[in-house]
Amino acid sequence: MAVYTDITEIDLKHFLAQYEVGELTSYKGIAEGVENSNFLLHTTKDPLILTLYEKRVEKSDLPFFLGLMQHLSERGLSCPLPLPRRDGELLGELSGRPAALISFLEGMWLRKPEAKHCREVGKALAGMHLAGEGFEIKRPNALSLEGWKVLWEKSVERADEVETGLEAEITAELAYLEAHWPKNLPAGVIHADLFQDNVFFLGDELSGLIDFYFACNDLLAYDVSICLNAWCFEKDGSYNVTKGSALLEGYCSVRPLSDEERDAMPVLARGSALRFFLTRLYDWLTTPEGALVVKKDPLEYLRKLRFHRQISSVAEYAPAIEVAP
Ligand SMILES: Nc1ncnc2c1ncn2[C@@H]1O[C@H](COP(=O)(O)OP(=O)(O)O)[C@@H](O)[C@H]1O
Ligand SMILES: N[C@@H](CCOP(=O)(O)O)C(=O)O
Repeated sequence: MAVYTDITEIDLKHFLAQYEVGELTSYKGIAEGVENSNFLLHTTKDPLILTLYEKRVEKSDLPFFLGLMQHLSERGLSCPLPLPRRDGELLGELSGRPAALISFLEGMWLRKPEAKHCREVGKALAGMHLAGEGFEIKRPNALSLEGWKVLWEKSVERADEVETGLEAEITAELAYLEAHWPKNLPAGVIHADLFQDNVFFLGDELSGLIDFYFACNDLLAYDVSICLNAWCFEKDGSYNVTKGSALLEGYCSVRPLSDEERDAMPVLARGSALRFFLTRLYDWLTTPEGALVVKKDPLEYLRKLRFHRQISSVAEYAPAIEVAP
């Protein structure tokens, strides 16, 4: 359960008094997520999400995240909206943490997505990339090559505790990615964490995207590679080519990938697998026993990374997708 900071009813009522949200009737911590503390609030008006921003979220980045949700929503993307206080501010403070109230998005995340859902995710991701155009605030990706090196430096000494030989393997991988990372692909605002728990469905219909707290400016195709990693592998670690094809076709039906973006997909997928391996490894090694959060398995992403190393063309992710001759 991701509740790092607890709140008292008195403090919460005091906080809510700054908003036009009705009277609090109940609240509870949300037993999902790993980054921030989230609470579901019921009031005499609409249900709400209260988020207290924690460890990886820099306060100076919050105008980007909250402004982005407004920008995307204004452009027709279904996503939660931050609620303004009576004084117009989107951000307040509760229990010593920066805190915001966010509108409640209806829907559920899918525990067992099928290819048809992957297609919808591809379309929604492309829709988000187009809707992100024109967003004025910039936020470089703190979890790209330089950020990976920093995370690795913090974990490297204990890496072989997790698996023998990991130190040499990941050090070599970072060097490879640094030498081969694409530089001139189309860039824009990316979600950067569009995992299953961040996409809501009502039945088979995608109802919206949540959790924009890793969003940043980076290569659009890198975001696609994150979704390939997050949506197109089975629990046994095998890649599902039907899901991969559906995801890429869905994406391309809204925003076609250029030949250069398609060619870069294997290296981008290696990078995104490494990114999630590194944050999970760091959390695995540093989260105290007994913390109210379910730690995620870094080795899942090590296996994905090894899979992508064997891939030489986007056609291996999606055979039917056209590749430049
Ligand atoms: N706007 C929202 N509407 C409905 N549920 C939400 C909303 N935001 C968060 N949640 C719920 O809280 C959980 C954790 O939110 P998330 O933003 O993924 O947390 P974290 O940033 O800590 O990973 C989600 O899986 C979902 O159940
Ligand atoms: N998706 C990341 C962890 C971030 O979790 P989220 O709850 O913010 O989506 C991972 O799986 O490692």
